[in-house]
Amino acid sequence: MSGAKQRGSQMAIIGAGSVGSAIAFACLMRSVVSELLVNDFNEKVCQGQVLDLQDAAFVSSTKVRIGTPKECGQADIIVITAGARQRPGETRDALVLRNEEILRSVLSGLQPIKSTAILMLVANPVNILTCMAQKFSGLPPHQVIGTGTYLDSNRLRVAMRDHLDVAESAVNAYIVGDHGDKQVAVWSSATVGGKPMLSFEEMKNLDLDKEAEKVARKAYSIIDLKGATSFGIAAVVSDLALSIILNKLSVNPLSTYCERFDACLSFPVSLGANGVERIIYPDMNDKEIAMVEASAKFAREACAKYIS
Ligand SMILES: NC(=O)C1=CN([C@@H]2O[C@H](COP(=O)(O)OP(=O)(O)OC[C@H]3O[C@@H](n4cnc5c(N)ncnc54)[C@H](O)[C@@H]3O)[C@@H](O)[C@H]2O)C=CC1
Ligand SMILES: CC(=O)C(=O)O
Repeated sequence: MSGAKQRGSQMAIIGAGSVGSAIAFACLMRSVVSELLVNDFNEKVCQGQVLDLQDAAFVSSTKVRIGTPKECGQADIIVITAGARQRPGETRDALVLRNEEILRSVLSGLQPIKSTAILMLVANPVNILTCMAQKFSGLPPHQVIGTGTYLDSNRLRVAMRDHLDVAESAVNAYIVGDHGDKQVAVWSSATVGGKPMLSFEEMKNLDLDKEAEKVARKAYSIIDLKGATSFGIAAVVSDLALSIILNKLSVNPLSTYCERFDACLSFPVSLGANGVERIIYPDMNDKEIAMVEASAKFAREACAKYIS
């Protein structure tokens, strides 16, 4: 046996605002890793969040402490929430200028990043920032993901749960493409209990575009009401972290480079200890494909602009 001190799994969260602290709390409650490192360039806020989280750690087997950027770069999972958030009415895309600068500075502080780490982008616009992190982190692209439309897909499932009187886990439906205003609900191949969703009687008179619009607008409604969204994304990240740590290969729509559309977009992927194992494109009709193509064009152009 080598003399090196063994350590368990570590997860680092960069950015300890509303989202970072909610993610830390969710991961703590689910004992996702053995140690959680939290970093924020606002040292006072970071210290406050960590002290508060430590008060909750007695129900968890995870320890939590402040991590320096260099320590965070050596974690097994590195989650980036550092960034500006939307003001009421502001789009996610409008954050790109502010957040690409923050991302560059975060990535440079983390170097050298552990070669087997999984880097998970949460800050918005998440597809564009994932594309940038794939270029600048030094990690192979399959180890750099964004939370993409996992949250939006859950929002759609919750809406359909209430409409069809089934558990949301029975609703096999995806939002794909953009985590933002250009997101696409793939109704054409959605199923519930193995039956095409659109063949349910309750779906016959439903205005699908309106339902999709409600899902796409949900973040705006929450931001109008309380200033930020945090619990949904926290549940999403804790779930993804478990899929990585336990090598579960769970399938969820995440931001990744999609060769079919030549852009970083959100599509169902299987995620395990090595990152993305495979991308699964759900069957889509012509309208859905055209909408994804529009998101791809935007993502391609935005990435090219900020990466050059
Ligand atoms: N992908 C998704 O589904 C979701 C994404 N978001 C995004 O997450 C981001 C964070 O949102 P909130 O937590 O509400 O914002 P927040 O303003 O509460 O927290 C952001 C934190 O990042 C920190 N920060 C900024 N630059 C930093 C740096 N260079 N190094 C370390 N820390 C730094 C700030 O000090 C602040 O504490 C936003 O871009 C927001 O749009 C929010 C919810 C869901
Ligand atoms: C803010 C954001 O991206 C969301 O809640 O979907």
